[in-house]
Amino acid sequence: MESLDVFRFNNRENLLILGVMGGIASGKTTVTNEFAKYGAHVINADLVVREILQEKNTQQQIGETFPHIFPNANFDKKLLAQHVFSSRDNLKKLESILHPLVRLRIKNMLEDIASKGKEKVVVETGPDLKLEDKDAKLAFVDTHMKVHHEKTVVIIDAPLLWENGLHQGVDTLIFIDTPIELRRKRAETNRGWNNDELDRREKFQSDLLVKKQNSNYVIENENQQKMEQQVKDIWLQLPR
Ligand SMILES: CC(C)(COP(=O)(O)OP(=O)(O)OC[C@H]1O[C@@H](n2cnc3c(N)ncnc32)[C@H](O)[C@@H]1O)[C@@H](O)C(=O)NCCC(=O)NCCS
Ligand SMILES: Nc1ncnc2c1ncn2[C@@H]1O[C@H](COP(=O)(O)OP(=O)(O)OP(=O)(O)O)[C@@H](O)[C@H]1O
Repeated sequence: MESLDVFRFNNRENLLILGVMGGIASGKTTVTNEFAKYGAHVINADLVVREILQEKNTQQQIGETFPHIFPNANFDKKLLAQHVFSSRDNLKKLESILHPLVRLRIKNMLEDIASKGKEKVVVETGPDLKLEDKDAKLAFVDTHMKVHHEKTVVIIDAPLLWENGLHQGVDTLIFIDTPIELRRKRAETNRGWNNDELDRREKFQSDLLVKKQNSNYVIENENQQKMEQQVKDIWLQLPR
């Protein structure tokens, strides 16, 4: 399946699709979850990969592709990560197994959301609504119907959105800008990655500056409160 086929499905016009880009541990998932509080549907490619990797068929295929890594056919994600992030050839082999499956799942998820029709999402414009509480949100929305989107908003959080050409099929691109030192620190503290793991993996990703320059919006994510404000501003500006 070609990249753009992911976006060829019935009722595509029902959706406004946002794509998130940014370096490793820049906060793509954190920002995406912030959009979800306003009603966006989330598609997280890392989660899709995690699900696919749990399937016996996939593990078997990976085992057969890398017999030297899994001589006893015991699938081990950590071991796999070590081998693919130290050899471009190995990474390409793994991607050729996983990416077609990931594309198909993303397409199915989008199609499924689009099939439910246009979902009018109403956004509050007041300053202090606690959006975590769904009932409070709905009650607020009922009385403050100020801004709404005519389409269902979907946000795709895929670290390789650009590399896989998926950026061409989304409607709006958002880049998460976070200084490298902070990203390294967050990856070390919150994921237990050692200090060169982020750089080791990021070598296999495209230039961040190119991604940033090709985005419609840039969110700076050094500070939670400022990030939340930027998400809100963007949400209110999205095409309706
Ligand atoms: C190698 C694997 C098993 C490592 O698993 P692990 O749980 O340690 O990492 P996780 O999947 O949560 O990814 C964490 C981050 O690593 C980076 N990363 C993952 N895969 C890749 C890749 N192919 N190229 C560059 N960076 C990658 C991304 O920034 C990602 O957000 C896994 O990442 C994988 O199967 N990758 C290949 C599939 C893929 O390309 N996934 C990216 C999204 S489609
Ligand atoms: N504004 C913030 N303030 C404090 N911590 C944050 C903030 N944004 C993200 N983080 C933390 O930084 C880490 C990386 O964030 P997140 O997982 O959202 O990044 P990502 O870009 O999705 O990562 P990946 O590239 O691996 O997919 C997480 O542990 C998250 O909790």
